[in-house]
Amino acid sequence: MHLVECSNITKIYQSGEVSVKAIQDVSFTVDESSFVAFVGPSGSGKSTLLNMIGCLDPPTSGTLKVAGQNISDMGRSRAAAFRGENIGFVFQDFNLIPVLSVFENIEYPLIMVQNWPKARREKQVNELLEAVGVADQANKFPRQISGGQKQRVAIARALVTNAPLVLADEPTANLDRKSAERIIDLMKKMRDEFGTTFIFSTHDPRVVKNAEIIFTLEDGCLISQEDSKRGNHV
Ligand SMILES: Nc1ncnc2c1ncn2[C@@H]1O[C@H](COP(=O)(O)OP(=O)(O)OP(=O)(O)O)[C@@H](O)[C@H]1O
Repeated sequence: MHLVECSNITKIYQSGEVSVKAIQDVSFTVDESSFVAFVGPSGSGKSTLLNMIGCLDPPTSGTLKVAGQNISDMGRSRAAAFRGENIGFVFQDFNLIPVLSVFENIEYPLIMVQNWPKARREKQVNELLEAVGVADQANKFPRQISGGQKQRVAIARALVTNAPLVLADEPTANLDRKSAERIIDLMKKMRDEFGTTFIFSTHDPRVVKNAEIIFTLEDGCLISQEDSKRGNHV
């Protein structure tokens, strides 16, 4: 089943007299449990596209469906609720909350978004701490752990609500090569274990080769799609 269906999406940013066509007539689908990279030069539209799939910003035109729901014209509050249920986010600068422990950072979406009871929350957080390999760091604060460990915590936080889709914008940009490879391996392992679809953007060729489907953007247009299972097409 398609988890993401993007049909003829265009995004135009308007500031005063100036308009920027950041995404131009882009169409693609992503199946459930996929491991997908968007690549392309700086300014090609990767973040814009991820923000639209993540219901953070609506397209100017076109239709975008995630998990069967048309998210192209959702209002802000419905979009926020939909995000909380269906989408996890991982960012290049980790975005952990400095005053919360590792455990509390992972637990946060379950309190803020889903209001799970305490015992259920603790079980879920402990499982994820184990799954991403930071159980021994649970009581530390973000400033006390390494970049690679921070990104593991961020991945656990993105997965904690059992969202079917995780969007990762340049998740390895602030990591050294070894940590970057480990983070990609971890995301793939999580995909295998939980069936989560991962869509990430990257500049990093070492990371790109690990993706199963690679979409290339240039000047806001989708110029190629390489699928290691089904061959290449444009
Ligand atoms: N909020 C905004 N207002 C106006 N223009 C924007 C806005 N956000 C992005 N753009 C423009 O849209 C285009 C696509 O930007 P986007 O950030 O999506 O590219 P990117 O591929 O993610 O780049 P990078 O790899 O550098 O992060 C660029 O020309 C950018 O300047």
